[in-house]
Amino acid sequence: MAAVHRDDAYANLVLPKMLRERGLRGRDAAFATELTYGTLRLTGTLDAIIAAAADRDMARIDPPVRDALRLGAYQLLRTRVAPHGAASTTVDLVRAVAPGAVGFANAVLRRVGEQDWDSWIDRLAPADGTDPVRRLALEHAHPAWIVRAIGDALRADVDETARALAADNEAPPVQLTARPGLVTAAELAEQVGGEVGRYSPYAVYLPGGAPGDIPAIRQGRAHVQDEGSQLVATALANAPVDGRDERWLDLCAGPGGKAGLLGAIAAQRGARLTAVEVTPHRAELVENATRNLPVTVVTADGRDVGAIEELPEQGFDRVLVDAPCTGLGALRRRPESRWRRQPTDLPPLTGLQRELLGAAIRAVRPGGVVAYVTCSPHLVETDVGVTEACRRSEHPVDLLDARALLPGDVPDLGGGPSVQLWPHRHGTDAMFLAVLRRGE
Ligand SMILES: C[S@@+](CC[C@H](N)C(=O)[O-])C[C@H]1O[C@@H](n2cnc3c(N)ncnc32)[C@H](O)[C@@H]1O
Repeated sequence: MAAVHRDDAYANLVLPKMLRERGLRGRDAAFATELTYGTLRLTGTLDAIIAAAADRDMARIDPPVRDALRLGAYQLLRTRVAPHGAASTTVDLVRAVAPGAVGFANAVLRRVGEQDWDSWIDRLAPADGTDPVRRLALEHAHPAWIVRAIGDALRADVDETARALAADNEAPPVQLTARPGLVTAAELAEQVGGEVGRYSPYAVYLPGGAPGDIPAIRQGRAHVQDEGSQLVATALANAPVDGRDERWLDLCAGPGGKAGLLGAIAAQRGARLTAVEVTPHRAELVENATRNLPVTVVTADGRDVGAIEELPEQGFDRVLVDAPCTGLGALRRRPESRWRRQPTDLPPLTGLQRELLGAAIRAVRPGGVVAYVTCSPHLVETDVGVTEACRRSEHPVDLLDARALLPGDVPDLGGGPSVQLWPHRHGTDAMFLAVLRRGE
């Protein structure tokens, strides 16, 4: 917790390492993970409750005590841990980090535990119907600007927005991609004791355990990947192109999940993928993820189409732009990120997204296709961005109906032509997909 709040670390990176170092496994590791991720996800609302119980602004509570109180409040209000156990472990923690604050922590926890979660929400949130955004923000522990963004993408349907926010607070399932040509989903499911996915022909749902221990993953026949990512990459491979179909491009490839799947499909079709990534260490990850596949990794800025030899204008038949984005579609995977992201992150990202999409349109030949993907449902990163980039493009482009390009029978895709997937509707991350065809 301290690493996340003090050092800006990512919980999903530091926690597994800490668990290994301390030898925590099985149920103990699962409990520590649930406690850490749960507390980080709900931080905003836990803070509001603690501040009310302490009758003191959170900023006036020492950071180590604040973290301990958050863990204690989470256990009291959101787990089945016995209240006296939750309170005494929290107080022990406070005693270790700030002995002078033990009495204060004891009193705050007593007050927190006097009401359950729902009663705290009722006490602190605006009355039903008066300010739905603020109420949803508190009830489902999201910053108000993110509640608004998700609500806008769901056409202001308050009930569905509530379901979407609630889904961000669920632990995400682990999903695998069985690499086409190397192992089938049915074979992989049997090997790992998992289930074949609902929509993607390559998806396997893992029941539990450490994916790193799976032989098929160690041997490069499968990789961990959300089913939504599989669907959008497959849609690009499914889109009809006129004529030649040999040169594929992934313009933002790191760490290489979609490049791995596209590379395996390209191998079956006699095509070759160029995978571009601007950050050298992420380009190395792409190299590792695409070993033995017909993939050339290029460390370069994707906007340099036409300026470097590896990225000729009109050089490609299929192009993927999986643009850097706010990641608001994967909040369930990164517990702290909703509190770290700011609305001011949007302008630089949306500028880059439009430039990369413009570069992709220059890179594709007439009659070829571009898939624009973000892991965010924020409208300025999705439909608005696509409309603007098309308007600015010097080359004619048509939007294809992306719904028809998805494999499987994916329900609830709205009116098209773009696709917005959702955790609460599809069990996937909230990936966005638009598919464009370049005219002459
Ligand atoms: C959303 S991630 C791509 C995820 C990847 N397609 C996958 O499935 O594993 C976006 C990537 O674009 C890279 N990136 C950012 N700016 C870029 C640029 N100007 N040119 C190329 N890559 C860029 C980031 O470093 C990041 O690795």
